[in-house]
Amino acid sequence: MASEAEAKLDQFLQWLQANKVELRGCSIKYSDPEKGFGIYRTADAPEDGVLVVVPLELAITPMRVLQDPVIGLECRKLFEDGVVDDRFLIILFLTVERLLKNSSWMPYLDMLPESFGNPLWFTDDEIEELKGTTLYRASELQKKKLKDIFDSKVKDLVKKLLLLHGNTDSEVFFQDFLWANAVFWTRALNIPLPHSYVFPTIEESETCIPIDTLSETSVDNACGRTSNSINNLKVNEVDLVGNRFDNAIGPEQEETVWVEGLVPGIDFCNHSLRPGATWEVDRKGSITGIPVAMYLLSAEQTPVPNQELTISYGDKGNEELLYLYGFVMDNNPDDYLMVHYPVESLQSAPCSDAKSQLLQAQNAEMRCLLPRHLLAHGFFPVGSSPKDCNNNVKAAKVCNYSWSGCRRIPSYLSELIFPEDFLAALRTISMNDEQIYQVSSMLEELVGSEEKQPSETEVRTAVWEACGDAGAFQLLVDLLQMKMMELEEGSGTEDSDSQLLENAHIETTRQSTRYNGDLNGSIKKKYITRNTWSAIVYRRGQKQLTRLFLREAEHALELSITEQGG
Ligand SMILES: C[S@@+](CC[C@H](N)C(=O)[O-])C[C@H]1O[C@@H](n2cnc3c(N)ncnc32)[C@H](O)[C@@H]1O
Repeated sequence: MASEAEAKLDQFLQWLQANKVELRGCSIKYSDPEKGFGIYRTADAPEDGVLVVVPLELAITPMRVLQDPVIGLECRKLFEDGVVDDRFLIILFLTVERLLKNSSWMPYLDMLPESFGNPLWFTDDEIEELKGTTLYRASELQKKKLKDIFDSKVKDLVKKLLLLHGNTDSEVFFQDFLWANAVFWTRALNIPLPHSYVFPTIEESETCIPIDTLSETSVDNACGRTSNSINNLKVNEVDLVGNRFDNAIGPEQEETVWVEGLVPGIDFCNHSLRPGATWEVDRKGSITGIPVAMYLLSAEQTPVPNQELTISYGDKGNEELLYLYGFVMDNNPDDYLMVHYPVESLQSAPCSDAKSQLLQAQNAEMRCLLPRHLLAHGFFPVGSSPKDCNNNVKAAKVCNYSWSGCRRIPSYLSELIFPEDFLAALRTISMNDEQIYQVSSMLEELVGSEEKQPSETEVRTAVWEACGDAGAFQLLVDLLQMKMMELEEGSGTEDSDSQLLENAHIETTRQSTRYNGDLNGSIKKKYITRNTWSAIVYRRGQKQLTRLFLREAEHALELSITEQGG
């Protein structure tokens, strides 16, 4: 690590200490050019396994921004007028603090990456590597959306907030906003906080969080000065981001409010599939000695000194990892494929109104996620599945076939791995006029003159009895073939991707792709950027999953045609 980076790390460690963060038996170190910094165990790790403790008053949360002594009041107005939401508050705060020359957060901000590996940061050449994938279009749209928000709103807001700091000469660029946006999405945790901490009563607010006298390098702590105003904070009292950095906490007496925020120190933990640590919140200080603190807890049975301490960011496929965090895992067991039937095609199809009603009555899904682990249960089992959720899907399916009993239960049911909610949609979409008529007759017969509506299961069963599975499987095969065509049109075959990865050498610096040939001109290694490598790993995974799920769908189609008699 260069001496400038070492000096920044040193400053940061001092800043953490000044802000009462305790590194107990671990340290923050540079890992490698891919991962950046990480947290490593030292030889003196304590026996209770508590390795990092961060008082949550240091966290950058929406409450913290609203309490900021300089920009808090203005931010509260924006928040109450609906101009910004809670995530936006944090992103604005980061943008502003980074542009200030004398921010008390600088030792922390200086440690954060300057560029990121998510597609919003790809060069034009690197973006082309994603052609044909879901991420290609999603990234394009996202970048455009962020640029529009920046031009129409953020630029002026940041200038206004900088003015409150007395800063009149800083230019604000789109890149500053993009940076803050990436910092938020790569580092924010969903923090479970006690209700009274987020919504303090006036009396509580004066005592709940002590206002520490921090040293020069520490951040301002404004809690208490403006505390009654955060009763207006409209944070969602639910898990805001689903299972990002998921961690269970034990049942507590006081209600929990989940708030997204950055926790300096803990946010240097990298992700792995076999994490050696988890994070939790100690409300009362009974575990760490520090009330309302987040701590990192070792999960290793036999800890090894100098080992990196990793956590799990959740069971995420490469699509999500690349989009949110800017990295991928080769052979990611949590990879998935997204398949959807385009709504526009339904709208232009015959009997679209009747079909739309039937779709609604069945709660059918027009899209589905096909996780890799489903393949372990199919006609051509691949890999193994630690998640035995497929049995539940099958149990639900069997019940569906018990209404009128005109159609035989298919023999392939136990190997069918596609989600029933999606198949219900495809069956409905594939029906012809006559089959729709049959369905409505069956349902009329069922409900008779009663006023009651047929249940979801009854409608699904009627649809299945009218048309069977073949039409749905044919649609599924078509969708998967189309997906494969788009992927291959964008970047060639799965085999060519494997070849590229085999011959690839990752540039550690940002340089354009180049070849390293021997004297005869034959290529030994192709130098590619890390972003290009990530894009190829991701798209190859998508091609592989498409191929494997297509094989399953084609086989199901064949069997259904045989059993339905054509
Ligand atoms: C919460 S931060 C972790 C600290 C980060 N390494 C740093 O230097 O600031 C998350 C970021 O770390 C990197 N990262 C985490 N786990 C990784 C992994 N397994 N492989 C590659 N990069 C990883 C990614 O850039 C991700 O966006």
